[in-house]
Amino acid sequence: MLLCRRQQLLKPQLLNPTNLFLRRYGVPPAVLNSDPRLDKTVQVTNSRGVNIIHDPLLSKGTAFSIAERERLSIRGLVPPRCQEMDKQLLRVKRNLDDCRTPLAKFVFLAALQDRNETLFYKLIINHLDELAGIIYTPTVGLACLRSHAIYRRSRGMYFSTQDRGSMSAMVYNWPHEEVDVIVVTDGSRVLGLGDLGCNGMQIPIGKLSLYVAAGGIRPRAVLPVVLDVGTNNQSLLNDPLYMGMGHPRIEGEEYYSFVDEWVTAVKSRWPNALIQFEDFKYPHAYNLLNKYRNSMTCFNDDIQSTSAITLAGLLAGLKARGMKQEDLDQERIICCGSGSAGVGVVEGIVDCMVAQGRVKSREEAYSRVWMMDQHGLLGNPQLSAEAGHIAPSNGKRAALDELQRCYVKKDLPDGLTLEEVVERVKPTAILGLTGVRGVFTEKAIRTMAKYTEKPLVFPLSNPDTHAECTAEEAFKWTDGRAIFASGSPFEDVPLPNGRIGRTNQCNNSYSFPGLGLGITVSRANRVTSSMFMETARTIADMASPSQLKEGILFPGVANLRDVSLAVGTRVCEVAYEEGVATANLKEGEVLSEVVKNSMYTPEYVPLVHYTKY
Ligand SMILES: O=C([O-])CC(=O)C(=O)O
Ligand SMILES: [Mg+2]
Repeated sequence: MLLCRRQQLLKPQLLNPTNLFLRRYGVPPAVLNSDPRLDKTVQVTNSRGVNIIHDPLLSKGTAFSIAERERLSIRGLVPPRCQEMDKQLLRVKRNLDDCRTPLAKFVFLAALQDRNETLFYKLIINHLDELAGIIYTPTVGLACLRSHAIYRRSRGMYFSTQDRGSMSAMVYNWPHEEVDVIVVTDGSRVLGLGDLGCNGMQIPIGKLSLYVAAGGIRPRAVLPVVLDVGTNNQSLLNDPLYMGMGHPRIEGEEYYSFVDEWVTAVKSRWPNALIQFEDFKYPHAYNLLNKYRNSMTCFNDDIQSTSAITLAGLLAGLKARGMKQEDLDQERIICCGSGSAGVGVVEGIVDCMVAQGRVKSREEAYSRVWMMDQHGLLGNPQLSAEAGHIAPSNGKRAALDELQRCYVKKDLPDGLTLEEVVERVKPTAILGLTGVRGVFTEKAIRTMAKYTEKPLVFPLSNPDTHAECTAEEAFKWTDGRAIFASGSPFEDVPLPNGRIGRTNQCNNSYSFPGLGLGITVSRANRVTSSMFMETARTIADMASPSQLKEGILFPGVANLRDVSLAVGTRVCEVAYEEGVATANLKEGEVLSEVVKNSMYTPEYVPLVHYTKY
């Protein structure tokens, strides 16, 4: 009890109105009335002097007022003139614009985040459209590839194979008492770039920056984590600058017990934190999700929230073609890629078809989806043999698991090429989750466009260099008729007829920040499948009829905060409807207002130095 009191006292955080202990020490009522979730009214810290200037969560750079400089003992430690944030923004934006490459911009922004998070988030939010592509895909992919070369300063936490047995103690090295969202990766499938070992850390950092900028989670309440279980990437292992463990990945029981030790450790310190599993390779991604989803607040971004945004794209795509969301069962969908994202996406589509009630069974929904991997269609090996082919399942392909087997087509030969499948199936939509540029071939897309007036062409792999085709190709091969959505951003394409081929970014950045917001505000103790379906429906309803007519499916990255607020509110509602919310709503509170008011906005608030003497 005593320890607990001391921790509360020393915490540099807002004062909680229910904290009677602090009340006893005479903190002014204005402070006590502030919402403990928000750093809006005043921020209390036990730091002083340079410790404040060097703490990115407290620092205001040149914006400390004279009174603050006096009371925090920083007079003389910063240039004399007190500058408002708008001047600082001008300076950092100019410096940013002077950076010549996207990677240089990435490094500049990371350094700003390490100096002054408030200013960093203000800049990001003011220029979301331009900067999401730097701190997130595609540039974050490049940053992962080069992470060991561009390394400046550590952010987040690393748990490696040499930490086994110590993790439950290590979690206390993290300096913040409250953690709302943890994004964790083992770097085994970083975007479409494969195994990048502990270089994958840039992904949780980038995802959490969007959690804050778009989802309004507090910067001090996010924790990026890498589980360094080794890497099978030989060039990293050979590189003397690589900073991770220098051994191959541990596998099997050893791997799962490692993850289990970490999960137990973080849950022991932060029992309510949402854990987002990110960029884990198949089948680990599924196995971990299935192991933990029913006992704690967690989800897998690549499986579940990529699925939600892809479903949103399909539902909006129906409306863009004059149909209704309920017509999903009318689609014929080819999915290239049967890894964590591929299987997650098609499962979400099947869930939705079943929920809409227009198919009689789950099996009937499976029949609307044709699944491919690098060896071709998941089909019937017997028919391949009859046609004189050797089926991939006969040696080339690893055994399919239970989920993948649901998609096997009994009436088509195993291993058909994409062109062959397109010719036979006449798909209305093609989804790419392979991580391989060029998988959507000219012939396949041209054939598709022969049979479908407005084909949905979704090369969803990241970063852009790994998208299955480019926007230009998609529009060229479909005579400008494609409805195009990609995982990473592509520029709109001017068409020969003078029209503009609209591109959409169909990325889980539309879904996870809002999901996290809704889960955090409701303090949901589980993440349910309806939350993802409702996320999809909410986003699919956001584009206006005139946008849809032009082929615009989503509101645009500049509006990510509005999207997150809408998704967060809906997810919150679902949490209460399904009885998984644990936060108490006060009588008469309007959920959308509660969610909106709980969103962090980057503003400087007066800093107060306070310790018990
Ligand atoms: O990070 C992104 O852009 C989307 C994503 O989760 C992935 O591709 O793994
Ligand atoms: Mg991912």
